[in-house]
Amino acid sequence: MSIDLSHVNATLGRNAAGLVDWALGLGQSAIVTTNFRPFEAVILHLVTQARRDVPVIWMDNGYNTEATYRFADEVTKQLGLNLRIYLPLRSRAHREAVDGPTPALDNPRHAAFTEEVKLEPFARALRETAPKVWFTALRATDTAVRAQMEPVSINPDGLIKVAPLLHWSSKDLYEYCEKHGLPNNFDYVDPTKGEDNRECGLHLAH
Ligand SMILES: Nc1ncnc2c1ncn2[C@@H]1O[C@H](COP(=O)(O)OS(=O)(=O)O)[C@@H](OP(=O)(O)O)[C@H]1O
Repeated sequence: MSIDLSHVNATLGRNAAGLVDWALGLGQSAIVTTNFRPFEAVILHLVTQARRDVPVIWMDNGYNTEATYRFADEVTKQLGLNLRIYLPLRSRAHREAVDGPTPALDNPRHAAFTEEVKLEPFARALRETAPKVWFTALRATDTAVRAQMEPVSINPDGLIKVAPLLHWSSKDLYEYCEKHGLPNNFDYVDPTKGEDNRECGLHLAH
């Protein structure tokens, strides 16, 4: 399959619904990942409005806030998501009993922790779902790396990464939620990130 990336990005890069339709129209297996951070209902709504049964991949690291778990259940029910939950191979209780509490960023255990709760479950999800198209809600304002991204890119393995919301502002996302009656969640923490605006590997590795 040959894709003219510059043409797609130039013509559809700022048309989120058009980009989703284009990507699904490729007729390839697709997934959408979510961590149920703020405004995630937008990407989930956009993709599932276009195709209801797209697998939604969530690596539940076991450290989410109660609000995030409730939000995940609420959005899943409201949108009828085909949710696939990937858990780390050890429970949080097991890990904490043996290794101690969540390691800070400067702790030598931090890399192994991130691998265990996020990267290995995602690698497993990729093996099991074997997608050709990967939708995310990455935004240019997230990090310096993402500010340089294009909405559609192809990684070295041929996986087509589609970020329809790359150029959306928080106001755009808020208005979309209001328009479509979507819930939101601002009580979100990621135990692999000590601070905002940090990459922790998932998108750099894939
Ligand atoms: N736990 C979990 N489960 C499923 N999917 C996840 C997870 N963590 C990250 N992601 C996906 O990666 C997108 C960016 O999140 P992060 O900034 O945390 O990732 S990373 O820094 O690249 O590792 C993130 O962005 P959104 O698409 O906005 O949800 C997801 O697509």
